[in-house]
Amino acid sequence: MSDTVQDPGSDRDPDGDRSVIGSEMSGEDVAHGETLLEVDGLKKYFSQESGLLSGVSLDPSQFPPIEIGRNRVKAVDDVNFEIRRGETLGLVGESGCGKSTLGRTILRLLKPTDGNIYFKGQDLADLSGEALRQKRAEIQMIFQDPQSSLDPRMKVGRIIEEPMRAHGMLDDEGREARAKDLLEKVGLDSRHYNRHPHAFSGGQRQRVNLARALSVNPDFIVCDEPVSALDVSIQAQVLNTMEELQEEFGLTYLFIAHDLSVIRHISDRVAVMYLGNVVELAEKEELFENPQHPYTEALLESIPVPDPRQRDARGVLEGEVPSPVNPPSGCRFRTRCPRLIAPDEYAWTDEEWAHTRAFLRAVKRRTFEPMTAAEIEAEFFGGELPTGDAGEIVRRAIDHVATDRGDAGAGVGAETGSGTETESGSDTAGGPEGVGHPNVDWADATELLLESFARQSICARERPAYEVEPEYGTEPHFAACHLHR
Ligand SMILES: Nc1ncnc2c1ncn2[C@@H]1O[C@H](COP(=O)(O)OP(=O)(O)OP(=O)(O)O)[C@@H](O)[C@H]1O
Repeated sequence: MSDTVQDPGSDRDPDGDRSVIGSEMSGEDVAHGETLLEVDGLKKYFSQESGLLSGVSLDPSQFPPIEIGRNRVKAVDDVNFEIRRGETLGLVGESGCGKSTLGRTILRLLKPTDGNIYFKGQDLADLSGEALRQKRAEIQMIFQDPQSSLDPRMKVGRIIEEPMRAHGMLDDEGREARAKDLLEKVGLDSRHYNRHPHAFSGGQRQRVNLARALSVNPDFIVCDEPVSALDVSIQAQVLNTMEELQEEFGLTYLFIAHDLSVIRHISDRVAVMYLGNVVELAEKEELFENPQHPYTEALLESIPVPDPRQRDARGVLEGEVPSPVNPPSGCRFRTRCPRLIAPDEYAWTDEEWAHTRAFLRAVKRRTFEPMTAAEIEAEFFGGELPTGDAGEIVRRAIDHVATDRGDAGAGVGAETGSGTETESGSDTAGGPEGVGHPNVDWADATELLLESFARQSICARERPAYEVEPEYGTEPHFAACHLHR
C-alpha cells in the first residue's frame, strides 16, 4: 500500500460560494499573528520494505517472536511547532533530515504515524475523504522542480485553472479572468495564458506554479525548495515576488530549504531540523546571530566563505548522519557533536574530557595510523592521561589500538556493556592499515569508549528541550541541547 493520499476528483458543494474557496470558505478566521497551524508530537515513519509483512521482523529471543516496526525509517520523529498567520517559518537542515516528509505530512499528502496537525484549530491528522479534499483548497504546496510539476501538454491558463475546477470555484469565464489576473500578480503577462510551459524559463515556471497554488485562495503554502533549481540571480526575484504575494494575500508560508542564505532572505522564524527532530527554533536574527545548538553552529559555519584564509576554520560537521532507522538515543546530534557533555560519574577537567572526546571520535572513525601507546598518549593527551577511573578506561582503550600493547588489552572489550544501542556504524571510516595490524582492535576500543563515556553522557540519556533567553528579538528561542540545562 502506498502512503500517498491522492486528491480525489472534483465534486463541489453546489450550495457553496463559487468565487471564494480556501480561506474565506471555511468561515474560521485567524487574525494576523495568531496561530494558524500547530504541529504536536508529529511522527512519520516509513516501512523500508513494501508488502504485507513490511515492518514485521522475527526476534526469536522474545515471545511472541515478532516485532513490528523495528526497521522503520523515522523520517519525522516527534516534531512540535506552531506557525502564525502571515509569517514565514523557514525549515532548514541537511539532505535527508526529514524536511520534505514533514511538509508532506502537514499537507496530509502522507498519513502521519502519530501526532496532531491543528489547522485553524481542526486536526488534519483526523481528516480523510471529502473533508480532507475540501481543506486542500486552504493549504497548497509548491515544489522544487517547476519543470516536472507542470504538465507540458497543458496550456498555462488551464494549469492555473485546474485547482479551481477541482474545487468547483467560479465558472469558465470567471476562472479565465482569475487565471489572467493571477498571471499578472505573479509577475508574468496575462497574454501568457495560451502558452505551454516549455516556452517559459525556470523562474517563470515557478511563477506559474505560484499562480496555480494561489488560484484557490489558500491561507497557507508549504514551499518545498521552491527556488533551489533556479539560478542564484533569479532566486532573489522569485523570493521577492513571494514576499509581495504574502503581503497582498495575507499568506502564511512554511518554507523548506537547505540553503541558509535563502532561508535568511525569506524567513521570520527558522526551525533547524536534524535526523527527524527540530533541534532549534528561533527568530531569524536570533538564530543567525545567536545560535544555541551545536548543529546549528556547525551548519552556519559550513556556509562557504569567499575568503580563503578563513577556510580552515570551517567544515566542523564531521562524520556521517546516523541512520534514521536506528537514531541515537537522547540528543540525535550527539554522535557528531563537538560539544558532547562529559559523563557525570568521572571527575574530569575540561581539558581531560576534550582530549578523551577527541580520542573517542578518532578511534570510532579510525582516523589515525597505527602507532605505539606512548605515541597515542602524546598525540591525543599531550602525554598525560586523565586521572582516576576515566584514565584507567582510556588506558585500556589505548591498549586495544596501540601497535605495541595489543596483548595487554586482549579480552577487555568483552566486559564492556551490552551495546544495546548501536551508533549506526556509519561513522566508521575503516582505516585499512589499522584493521590489518595484528595488535589493533578498533571495534573493542570503540565499544569500550562508547559504553564507558559517550552512552553515559546526559546527551545519550535524555532528549533535550530547553528555552533560552533571546538576545535578538523577543520570541521564545528553543534549543534542544543539554548545554542549556
Ligand atoms: N517513501 C519513503 N519510503 C521510505 N523512506 C523514505 C520515504 N521518503 C523519505 N524517506 C526517508 O526519510 C528520510 C527523510 O527524507 P526527506 O526526503 O523527508 O528528507 P529531506 O530533508 O527533505 O531531504 P532532501 O532535501 O534530500 O529532500 C530519509 O532517510 C529518506 O530516505
